Amino acid sequence: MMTRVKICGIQKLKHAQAAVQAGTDAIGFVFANSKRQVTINQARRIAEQIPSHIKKIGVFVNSSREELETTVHQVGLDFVQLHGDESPEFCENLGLPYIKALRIQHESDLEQLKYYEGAHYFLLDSASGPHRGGNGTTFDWGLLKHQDIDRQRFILAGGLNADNVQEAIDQTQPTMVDVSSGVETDGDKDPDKINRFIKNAKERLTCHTHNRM
Ligand SMILES: O=C(O)c1ccccc1N[C@@H]1O[C@H](COP(=O)(O)O)[C@@H](O)[C@H]1O
Repeated sequence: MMTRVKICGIQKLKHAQAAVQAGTDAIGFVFANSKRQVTINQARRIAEQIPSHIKKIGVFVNSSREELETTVHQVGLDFVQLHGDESPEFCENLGLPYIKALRIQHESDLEQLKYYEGAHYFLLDSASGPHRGGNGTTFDWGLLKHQDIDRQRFILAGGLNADNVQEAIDQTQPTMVDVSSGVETDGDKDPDKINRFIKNAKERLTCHTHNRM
């Protein structure tokens, strides 16, 4: 089936609409401290104008359970994407569908996966860069080559763009690819880059027979 796409760091309705028009499967709002941060009201105003089959995902770093619950309910999020030091117990006790982001630098970093068995998806991102995500840096995809990874739950992120996304999919076989920096120009989302990214990603098939999202 076709690889799914998430366009993350959406701050303007016109960019969400451009992503939907280009065929995105999901959009992401960053609630964590970031140059892409949105308020609950901003995100809700965008989310309510986007078709319900497009998944709305909120990105957080070490937020409290109360903050996560409030944001999910007020914006109408389908998933929370957790980029901080949230423990497996914290994630499980949330009672919310969650995506756990893990930062990958060495093969041993993949051992964390076994602690997040309850995750709807796990997102593998680069560990380099000053922030907990959205750094525009890749990690060594070769680290995943001989790993027994549940590809139906695997989202690839970190430094993806229209020029490297096909190679990234071919090497790692994710169910979804997630991009933020790689579809921006001068710090703002760029509809042409969004289009190219989605077109290129969707030209690549993955071997999965079904998808959980
Ligand atoms: O995008 C951000 O600003 C951000 C801030 C804090 C945590 C995660 C963030 N974004 C996520 O980071 C990865 C990689 O992004 P990039 O394509 O390398 O810029 C992606 O999952 C974003 O959703």
